[in-house]
Amino acid sequence: MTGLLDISDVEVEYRSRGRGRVLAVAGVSLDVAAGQIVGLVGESGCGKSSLARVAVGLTPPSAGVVRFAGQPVTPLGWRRRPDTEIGLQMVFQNPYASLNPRRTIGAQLLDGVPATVTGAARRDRVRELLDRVGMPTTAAERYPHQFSGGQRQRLAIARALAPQPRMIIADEPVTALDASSQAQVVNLLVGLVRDLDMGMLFISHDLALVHEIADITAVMYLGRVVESAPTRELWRNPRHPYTRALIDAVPRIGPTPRLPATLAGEVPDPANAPTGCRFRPRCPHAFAPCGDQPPTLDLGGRSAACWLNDPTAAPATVPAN
Ligand SMILES: Nc1ncnc2c1ncn2[C@@H]1O[C@H](COP(=O)(O)OP(=O)(O)OP(=O)(O)O)[C@@H](O)[C@H]1O
Repeated sequence: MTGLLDISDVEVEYRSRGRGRVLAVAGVSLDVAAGQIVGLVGESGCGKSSLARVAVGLTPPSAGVVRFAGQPVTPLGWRRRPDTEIGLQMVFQNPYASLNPRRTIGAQLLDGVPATVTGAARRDRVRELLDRVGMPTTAAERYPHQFSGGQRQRLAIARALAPQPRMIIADEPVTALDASSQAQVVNLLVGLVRDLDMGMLFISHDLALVHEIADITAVMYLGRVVESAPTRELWRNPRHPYTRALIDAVPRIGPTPRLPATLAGEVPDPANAPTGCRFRPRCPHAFAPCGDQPPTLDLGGRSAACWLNDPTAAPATVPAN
């Protein structure tokens, strides 16, 4: 697979009056290849949106580098290029983040069509885009407020596809939708990404949904990726207690139904992050080394930042994950 997005040691720091220095993303590395869907999951406040904004070039990282197709992604660099030349597009939770309420859908889709497409072919491209997202051609004459939430998200996806991107970053694209629209929009997005052989970074707090669609799952906790693995592996054999807690929080139906277990406590404020392992205060297995140093463990092909996976550190009394 060809590498597309390469996020390397990225930090995002905010300075806020009440909270001081907030390290929302504390050194994250993540790759997405063409034809690959990477799911990024974690509870609210883990830093997913901050990372997405840096990845797409909306804000600069405080440290680290993001490369897209080998080129550094910088907000300035992006600004110098027309939107239609940018191969990395974003789909937001709120479709109004990419759709202007005052302009017709057709005009907005036309804006995204590359300048190399000229004359009548531009209008044809708009019709094609609407067709791709399952909307009628007549939608071009209408305004965003004339559509339902699910339809608006389809139109936002059409706008993202207009420049023929090689990759989509979707940040909680279905969280604001009702259950039936959620399934339709996810199926649409995944179908398009697969058909067009794009890469996608799909950000969600919903591990069950990510399990359905992602090739690779990366789990984020308090500014760090704590586990990353091929999705089936991660689901079958989680190696970090936070991943396990997220999986246990998913209700199971079928032959062995199970009630969801709630993960106690909340994500701490990144302005006051715990020392050592950031999950320690909520972890049922925390032991001596967890307070000293952040674990960074590569398990060969997958990674899980937990001292329990280090045979030289883990106490014999603690069950391995
Ligand atoms: N502009 C900002 N100034 C100060 N702190 C911020 C700012 N934006 C985000 N944060 C803080 O950074 C942390 C991560 O926020 P972020 O929105 O990236 O997380 P998230 O995982 O996407 O959560 P959610 O799904 O709720 O958006 C939070 O503690 C948040 O309060």
